Amino acid sequence: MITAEGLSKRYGAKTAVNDISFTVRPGQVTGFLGPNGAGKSTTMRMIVGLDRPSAGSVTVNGKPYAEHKAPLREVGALLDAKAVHTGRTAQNHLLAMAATHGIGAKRVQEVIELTGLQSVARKRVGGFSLGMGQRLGIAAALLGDPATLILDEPVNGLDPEGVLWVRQLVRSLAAEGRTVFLSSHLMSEMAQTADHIIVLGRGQIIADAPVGDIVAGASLATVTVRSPHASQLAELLAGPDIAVLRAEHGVMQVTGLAAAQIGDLAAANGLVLHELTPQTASLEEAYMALTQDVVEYRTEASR
Ligand SMILES: Nc1ncnc2c1ncn2[C@@H]1O[C@H](COP(=O)(O)OP(=O)(O)OP(=O)(O)O)[C@@H](O)[C@H]1O
Repeated sequence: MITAEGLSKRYGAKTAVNDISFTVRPGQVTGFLGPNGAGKSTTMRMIVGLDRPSAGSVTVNGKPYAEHKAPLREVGALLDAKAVHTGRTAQNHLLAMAATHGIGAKRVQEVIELTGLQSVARKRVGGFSLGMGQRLGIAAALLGDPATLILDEPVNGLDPEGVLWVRQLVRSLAAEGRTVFLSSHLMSEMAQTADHIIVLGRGQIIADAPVGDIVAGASLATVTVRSPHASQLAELLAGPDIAVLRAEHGVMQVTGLAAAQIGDLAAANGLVLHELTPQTASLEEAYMALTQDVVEYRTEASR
């Protein structure tokens, strides 16, 4: 369990994280989303004591990270996959980390196998691809068999097989009752991986809810209606707060009424419907709607 209360981080005049409070619960995967520069990495760094909060606090299982006697056994973190001594082999890197916590060589072998690094374990990390580096970072995070995992962009640089592997791994870790906190830019991936999502924008929390609620909440609530009596139906549907957009012949996009209400009205007036489809937003669309006002760096084309 990760608990942040009134957590803030300022760098000079820049407020990277602005008074956020949230809880990451065990037994589920919590996704951490937000545009570039939103403050995700800064928040994760504060959780593991790499950055000191300017205000507020964050604890892991009730204590600040630094106060845990054997932090690797409590929290496994993948924060910067490139932050590895490049002259060492993968195996020696893991052995060195393990030694700091009295973790044996057997566990090192286990995490090498778990992350599919067997064939490269004796190679120098400097020559690793981005994907192999990510696997090594995940192996390091798992070393202490921790109850809490914090992974910053773990699928970055992985091929489709690697992405699927991370998804299955984090889901199984959560199913074992662990707390899994995962940041990603890939909304479609998050939709398939996370149970709960926290969205950050300009250092503040703009959503903190189950995936389904986020999608439902940001849904356009539009219903596609196809009818040979479109004109008559459009007149019947008209009202305050109801928008009827006529598309191609006989097709309308209706906002402000549920599909059932439209169906009932059509039936009561003897009007035939050929289609009645509620349109729900994808997580990608929900995310874009949520963050459209808080994007820090926007390309000219998307302005
Ligand atoms: N050491 C630092 N000194 C000054 N500003 C910083 C520092 N670290 C982060 N920032 C700023 O704080 C803000 C939040 O950065 P952070 O890296 O936490 O965002 P992020 O959500 O992880 O972004 P990304 O998805 O691009 O990694 C940014 O505006 C960034 O420029």
